[in-house]
Amino acid sequence: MALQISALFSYMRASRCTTLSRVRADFQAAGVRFKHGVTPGSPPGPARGHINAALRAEKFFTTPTNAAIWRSSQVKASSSPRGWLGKVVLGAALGVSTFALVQSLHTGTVTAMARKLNLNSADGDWKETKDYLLSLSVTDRRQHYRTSDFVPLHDISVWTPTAGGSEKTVYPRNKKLDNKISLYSGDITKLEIDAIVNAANKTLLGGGGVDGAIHRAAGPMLKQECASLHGCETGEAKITCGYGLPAKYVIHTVGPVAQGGVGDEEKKALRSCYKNSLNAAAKNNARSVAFPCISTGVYGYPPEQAVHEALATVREYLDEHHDKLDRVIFCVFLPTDKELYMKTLPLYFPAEDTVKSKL
Ligand SMILES: NC(=O)c1ccc[n+]([C@H]2O[C@H](COP(=O)([O-])OP(=O)(O)OC[C@H]3O[C@@H](n4cnc5c(N)ncnc54)[C@H](O)[C@@H]3O)[C@@H](O)[C@H]2O)c1
Repeated sequence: MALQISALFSYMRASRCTTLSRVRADFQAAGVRFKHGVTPGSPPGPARGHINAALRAEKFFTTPTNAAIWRSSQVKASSSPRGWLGKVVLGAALGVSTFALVQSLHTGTVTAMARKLNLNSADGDWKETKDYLLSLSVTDRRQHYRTSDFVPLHDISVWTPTAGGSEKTVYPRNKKLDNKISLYSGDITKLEIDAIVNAANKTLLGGGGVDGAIHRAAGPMLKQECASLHGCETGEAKITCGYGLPAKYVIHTVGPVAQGGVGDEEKKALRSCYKNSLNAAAKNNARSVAFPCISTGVYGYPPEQAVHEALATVREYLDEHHDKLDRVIFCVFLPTDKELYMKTLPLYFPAEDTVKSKL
């Protein structure tokens, strides 16, 4: 606002207008209508008013007479030694004024969008909502969560293996992976992290179990975006916005159905779920990702077999891409799964080499 007035005063100097009312008359003759702030005596109005004023002011400077005045002021200014400095000052004023305009334009848009956003309703444009939500910082996004009891990443403890495990480890220790693994017991829809993985079905249109919980917590716009993805094959992964969830993204993957037993095909498909989900996270710069126990519910994959496919795939991915992820969280919902992961994690993410006895 102040900068726009400084630009106006430079116009007045250039055109030797002595009063603001003359400037206003000139601007109005060129079709510029100042709704707020610039006309004498009127109080500064909302950002929108300044935006209209500034956008119309831009039109003003394109009319021939005013452009001629503007050019002549530039010529006079640049001919004298002091003129060069005046030009720089004027350019800076206009430059910063443009910045102020863009800033107020952005603030106006964001404020308007925040006011109209309703994540409890299927009405509204999911694409516009997604772009808006993904543009926000974590703090700004909190006003749109559909839950109040969320778990920030810094409250999710890092899993540190205790040295001295008796069993032979499946992988050697890799200290680059220290502080990258968490075991969290609870509801994945509460995690305030970059991405949560959904154990979905091929329609991607929701269902029960963790899939149902995620859709309920995200709100109806999640289903609208999912519908635009036209399904997902077993082992594949597709990413959407988290909408009303504390998680920024949801990565939907479809696990293998293993009611009839687990063969190489089911093992391969389950590993693909974890690997493709991690790839989708890395591609979208989602640096903290949580997995439920994919396929071990309705799809019937035995948890004591699934845990090995899950941990092996995540270990191998992190060995190769440890720079792409800060945290991988295994989110267990059943006490039996918590015990299983506590027992199995040290095999894939071993502690410091156990100190051999000196005796
Ligand atoms: N479980 C059900 O009653 C039910 C019914 C219809 C569809 N589904 C879903 O089941 C199919 C996929 O089977 P699945 O075995 O991969 O998934 P799942 O049946 O959801 O089970 C996967 C794992 O997620 C766990 N889980 C459930 N809720 C949560 C939660 N809020 N936070 C963290 N973990 C949780 C669950 O204990 C299990 O270990 C899909 O059709 C999907 O829609 C589930």
